[in-house]
Amino acid sequence: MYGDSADSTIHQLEEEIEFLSHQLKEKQELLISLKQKKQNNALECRNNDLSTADISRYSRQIILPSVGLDGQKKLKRSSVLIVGVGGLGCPAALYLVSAGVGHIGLVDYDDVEINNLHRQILHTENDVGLPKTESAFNKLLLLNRNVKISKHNCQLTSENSISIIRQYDVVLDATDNVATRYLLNDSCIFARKPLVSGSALQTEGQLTVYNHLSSPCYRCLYPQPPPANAVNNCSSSGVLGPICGVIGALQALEAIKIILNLEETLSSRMLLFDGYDTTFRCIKLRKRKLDCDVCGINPKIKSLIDYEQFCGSVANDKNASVNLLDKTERITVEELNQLRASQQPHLLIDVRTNPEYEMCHLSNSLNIHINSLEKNTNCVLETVEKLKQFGDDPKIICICRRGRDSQIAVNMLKSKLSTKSIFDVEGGLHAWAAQIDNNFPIY
Ligand SMILES: Nc1ncnc2c1ncn2[C@@H]1O[C@H](COP(=O)(O)OP(=O)(O)OP(=O)(O)O)[C@@H](O)[C@H]1O
Ligand SMILES: [Zn+2]
Repeated sequence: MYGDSADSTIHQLEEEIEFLSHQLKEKQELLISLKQKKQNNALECRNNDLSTADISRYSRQIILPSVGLDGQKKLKRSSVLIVGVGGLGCPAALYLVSAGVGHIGLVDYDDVEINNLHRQILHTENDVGLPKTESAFNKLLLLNRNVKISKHNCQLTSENSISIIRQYDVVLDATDNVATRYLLNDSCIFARKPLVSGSALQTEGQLTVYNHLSSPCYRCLYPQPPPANAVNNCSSSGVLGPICGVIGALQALEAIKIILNLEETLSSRMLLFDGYDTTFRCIKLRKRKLDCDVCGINPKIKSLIDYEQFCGSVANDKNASVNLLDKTERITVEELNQLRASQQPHLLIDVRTNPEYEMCHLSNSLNIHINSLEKNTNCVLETVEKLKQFGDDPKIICICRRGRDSQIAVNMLKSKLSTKSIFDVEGGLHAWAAQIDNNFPIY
């Protein structure tokens, strides 16, 4: 008996000590960052007055009553971290740098690709292959060399986010995945920073400000992540460039208003932009949840977690390779090439969307989008039956852009059809373009 209660006291004490050491570590980090900030402020204070050149340059915004000379000084003293230098981050950075925000941080792990250029307006054809932070840094410096620009050419993760975020006053979420949204939400709560969160997809966009005044946090609104297969992004669903321009510019506006201490920010409100019929709507958000897991009174989450695991999806779409199938259920692009050259009957199903299929596809493939595959299993079955007159057991091969949805398609078909000759193509059409046909478009 005594042993049991001693064990539980020991366990409780160990837990408390772990919690307190964690708090101690956080407080030590906060202390260091405050000391650094104080030192920087002392340096900046001496350098804080606006120069004649500053006054000329920013005169059109200084004469606004809501900015004024004091407001412009505040902007000069402030810092904004832009996470994601893509469709939203590029326009946001342009406006913040041109407005004279003293220090801008850019975080991105990715390199510029040609398919980014229709919306990521800081990057040009010459930058393809360059890190996005590098490409953006070069352009922003041309625009305003009085602004300090810091490059963080890395993925924001649970390991580095607090230490990066602490160096800035306001954070912009200009990323494109759910795992990073939760990571940024929790990091900004722990580091006590306002978070201007934007998103743009197809012809629509959204914008709000979390963790500012009494706004709810992202988790208050979405305590649980959506199912991984219900999440879309620009690369799977597309986006019109100006939609990103509108939302990115508004993110910059919200950041400026937060710095200037203006009251009417989007804190506790969400702006919905429909670019299809060109309408803006603003909805009032629910209040902060007192039992929220991270910003509530008794939070369950007291330090950053593994967000990819929590969301069941990756935060880095360049490492999107997933293995849902056994090696024996997959074929390589070389094997597909040989199969196509042989006389062996087979059915090649392209499970991408129709606009993607129209953009580029392999000849003699059948386009059935992954979402409608289940209700089209009869059509697949009938085609296979017809092929049987040309040889036994025709193979069914599923292909997609990069080899993820094709694996899901194989699992789906296997659960519906009796044949086991169903395979997917490893690496999908990207691998085909890289290894078999260099003229096949990569997008
Ligand atoms: N955790 C993260 N850390 C750093 N950068 C991130 C993180 N998550 C997303 N990003 C960056 O955010 C940016 C979002 O840009 P955007 O939505 O325009 O899409 P993209 O990834 O560039 O393009 P596409 O989705 O079409 O391939 C990307 O540059 C991406 O690399
Ligand atoms: Zn919350």
